[in-house]
Amino acid sequence: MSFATSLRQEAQSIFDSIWQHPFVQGLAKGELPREVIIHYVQQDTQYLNTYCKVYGMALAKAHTQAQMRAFYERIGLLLDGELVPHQNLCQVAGASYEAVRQKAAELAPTAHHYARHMLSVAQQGTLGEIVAVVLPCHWIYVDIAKQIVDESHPAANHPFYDWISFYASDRMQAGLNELITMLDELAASSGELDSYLMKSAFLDSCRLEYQFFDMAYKLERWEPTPRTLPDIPPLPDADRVLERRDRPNDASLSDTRGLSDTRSLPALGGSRDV
Ligand SMILES: Cc1ncc(CO)c(N)n1
Repeated sequence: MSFATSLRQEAQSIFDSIWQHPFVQGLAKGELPREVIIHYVQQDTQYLNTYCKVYGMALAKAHTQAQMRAFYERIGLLLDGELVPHQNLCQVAGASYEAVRQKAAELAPTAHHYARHMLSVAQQGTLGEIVAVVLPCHWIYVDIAKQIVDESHPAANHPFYDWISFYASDRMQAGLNELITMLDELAASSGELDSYLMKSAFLDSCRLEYQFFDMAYKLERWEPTPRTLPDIPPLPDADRVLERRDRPNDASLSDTRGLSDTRSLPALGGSRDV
């Protein structure tokens, strides 16, 4: 059995729990409360920035040009911040993506933990550990999207159709296969301790992926003293990214509904057929 397959087997119960988590079931059914979506996107935007930097650190430790190219391509995708899924989520929540990403939000405890976990492995670990720490992120989302497709064959009117199509796409599957192959190659030339550290990094990321969905669903924030951040000016590049895609009209750009901390908003999506 390949190293990646053995890690995947060891993580099976975590993958199962993620699939059963109400956030993921909400994605599958097309029903998620809007404040949950917005909390998720605010946290995930920052998560993806860190994730992108971790690939940059992997690039610095690459052994071959093929590895450098793989990391470089992933960084390219990430610099658009996985725009399509985030825009899809915001559109369902009735909020503008630009407003959500520009609203300063403190990293919630779990997102903070996950970011520090990846950064410390990236700084202190081997290339194999870095590939192991980023792999669950990719693997879990592709798995969720494919499972939704297999179980319910969502039609184009599914509220999260773009999210599902993005992660179930051949491009994401190809990126996943590339990472898995890389991990197996690196494991083949690793000693017992190195393999153990790779496994630890992988399993901790899997657990944190579960916690990340849970953080969004429970609107997790620091207690007892969440910090209120000053509004920061827009990222200079955010506009350019949006201009390259379908830019929302001005009315929706000024729509910041859902950015307040209200827990009583209704769920979205209702009982639309999948
Ligand atoms: C927390 C998290 N894990 C994985 C992905 C998929 O890239 C994401 N966008 N966010």
